[in-house]
Amino acid sequence: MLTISAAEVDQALTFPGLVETLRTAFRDGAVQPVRHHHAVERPDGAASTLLLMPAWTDFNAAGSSAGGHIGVKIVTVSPDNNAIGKPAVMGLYLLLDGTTGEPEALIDGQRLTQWRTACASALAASYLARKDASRLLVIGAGALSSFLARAHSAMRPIKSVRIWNRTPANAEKVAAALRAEGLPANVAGDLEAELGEADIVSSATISTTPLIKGALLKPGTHVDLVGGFTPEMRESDDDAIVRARVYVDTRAGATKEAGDIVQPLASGVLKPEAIVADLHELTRGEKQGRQGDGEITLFKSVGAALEDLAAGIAVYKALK
Ligand SMILES: NC(=O)C1=CN([C@@H]2O[C@H](COP(=O)(O)OP(=O)(O)OC[C@H]3O[C@@H](n4cnc5c(N)ncnc54)[C@H](OP(=O)(O)O)[C@@H]3O)[C@@H](O)[C@H]2O)C=CC1
Repeated sequence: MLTISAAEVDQALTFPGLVETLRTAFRDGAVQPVRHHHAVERPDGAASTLLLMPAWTDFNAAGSSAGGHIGVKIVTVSPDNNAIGKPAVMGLYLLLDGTTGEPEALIDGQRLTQWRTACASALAASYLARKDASRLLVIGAGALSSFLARAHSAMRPIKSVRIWNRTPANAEKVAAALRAEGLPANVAGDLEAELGEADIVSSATISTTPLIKGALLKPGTHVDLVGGFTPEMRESDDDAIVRARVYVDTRAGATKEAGDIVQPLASGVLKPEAIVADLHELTRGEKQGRQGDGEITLFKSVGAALEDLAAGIAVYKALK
């Protein structure tokens, strides 16, 4: 069995390559039971969330039981980690042979998650962001932020990456690291002003109160909501939902787990039929993406086990 580190995941993947891998994965599908979602309560701090995310090759759809894989991701999200300088998300990915169950690889799940999450956002943006989108606003300066900047920059002609964060010093660190790679990244000071100028707003925070005020968005903006993963969490307000055509990664996940979707559905601000499409429908050409340059689009992801499976297989094949 291979043990694959974060650095090796970085060697194995490219942003355009993984976007195309995910496009194929969502089009073809996989078996992915609803993920286990457990709260690990403790008396002296915020509860951690333990997620168990299995997926495996759909042999019935593939028509043969050769060549498949089974994968399971174990992830924790511990909000208090930020205060001690650690990322909130930790994880491991185990890839098994699809027929025999033989272990194939144990992969750094944190890094695999960063790659596949950013590339799922970029995949959505390939249908939903304007082709000429050049100004990217990243909200949050955690582990995902630089991956989102790189992934969106791989799919659209980004000329300016603005990074806004609750703690500006952390935004400066991310911007400096991106500049060192040649990306045109700078810290954003005034979030409200930035929202009115961005072509793509990509948000990955642990916020429970909306940071994105929809009234401030300009026509043509694409909003990419990555952070919220419980019904209580929210990164955008109702105005954003009302003004946008709304898309999700998977209908089952987003309508159950994402406060940005669950709360407006509960209040009636968003009707279930107003969720235009998920990534399966977009990649299969069953539903349309952006319809015009003036439209505001909004994509909400909570993550799908088939993304981990597809990314894990891509890493394993590149390195074995
Ligand atoms: N959709 C998906 O598929 C996935 C979603 N996620 C989610 O994305 C989010 C970000 O992940 P990651 O980058 O790894 O996390 P990190 O812990 O590395 O970073 C968290 C970021 O959120 C900011 N933040 C925390 N609390 C607040 C708040 N109350 N208001 C505003 N900003 C806040 C932090 O700011 P500061 O620097 O000031 O502390 C920091 O920028 C998490 O919620 C995670 O669960 C993760 C993986 C996959």
